[in-house]
Amino acid sequence: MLDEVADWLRHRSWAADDRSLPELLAAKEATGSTVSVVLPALDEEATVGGIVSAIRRDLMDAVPLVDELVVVDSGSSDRTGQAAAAAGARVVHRDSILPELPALPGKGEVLWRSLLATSGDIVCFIDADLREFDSAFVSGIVGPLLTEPEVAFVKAMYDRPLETGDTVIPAGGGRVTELVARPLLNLYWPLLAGFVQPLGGEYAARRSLLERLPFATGYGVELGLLVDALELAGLDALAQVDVGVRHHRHQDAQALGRMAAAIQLTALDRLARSNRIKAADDLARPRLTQFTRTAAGFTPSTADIAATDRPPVVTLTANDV
Ligand SMILES: O=c1ccn([C@@H]2O[C@H](COP(=O)(O)OP(=O)(O)O[C@H]3O[C@H](CO)[C@@H](O)[C@H](O)[C@H]3O)[C@@H](O)[C@H]2O)c(=O)[nH]1
Ligand SMILES: O=C(O)[C@H](O)COP(=O)(O)O
Repeated sequence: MLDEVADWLRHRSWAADDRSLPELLAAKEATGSTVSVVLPALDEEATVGGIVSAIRRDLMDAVPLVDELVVVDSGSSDRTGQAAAAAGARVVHRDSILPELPALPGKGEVLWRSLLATSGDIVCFIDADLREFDSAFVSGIVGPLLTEPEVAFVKAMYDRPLETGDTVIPAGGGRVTELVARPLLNLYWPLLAGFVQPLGGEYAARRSLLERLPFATGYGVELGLLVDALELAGLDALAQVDVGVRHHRHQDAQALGRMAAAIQLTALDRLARSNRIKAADDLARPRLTQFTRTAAGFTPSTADIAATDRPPVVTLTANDV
């Protein structure tokens, strides 16, 4: 791990309960900030209502932390819109935002459009497929944006069990994160190696930053936003907050393959644009930092990654053997 990353982990990683709700409300009032929460949703009738109800109950009705709660329907064919509205969200269909520009499929498209349908100074994205949802996901990641003026982009971090039927593998979730996104980030954007959940769909940012970033239309959106925010705002403007455990609907391996391909395309696009694709030999000491939950929080461990080639055997000379 780079020294800058170790330093960043000390100064820009927090837990949700590091800031109390009264502290957040006082900071919100002092700064005059407004907060929008956006849930992108494609066929999430089973879960969207529970998430909306929890946010409305805990952060809108009980205290005025959230000013606006919007579900952006990504073209659902189930009753997502009705469930979200019944639970108290404003529901906006993606096609009704900027109607003159036909919508592209994908999650990033609805996040991008959501900026045109909301007005908060702080925008907080929450996936609509979460189960056992706790509103501390929202207050936790909005917190640093209210209390730390230098912070502009905050990701949630959490344990990710892999749950299928009655089988639970405690740290088995986040398969695309561990197999694709984390290696790519470590190799090409080592300053981002401290993010425990770089692909997580729960993050909050200042509108002033989000409106200056491109949004990949599909599942590349999280990786793209992270690397572009690093470039535009610098590492010290990025942060992460531990919000506990995240339970969600898991996709099958083929769907995750398509997601992984989209994420790799977004990464390659950023690398090609900045002329930064490198041969393995030209990478400065390739390393991979991974995280394990311990009593002290998420503990990093770093391994060297070897990618040295031996030459084809036919090229060996008598002197070599
Ligand atoms: O075309 C789409 C696809 C998804 N979604 C919504 O986006 C959220 C996350 O989608 P999901 O399919 O559950 O993603 P995951 O398999 O959980 O993928 C993880 O990794 C993705 C790539 O970084 C992120 O976009 C996700 O937020 C993150 O949870 C859910 O509310 C979906 O309903 C849309 O609104 N439109
Ligand atoms: O974020 C990820 O890595 C993908 O969404 C896959 O998550 P899962 O392995 O928890 O389903």
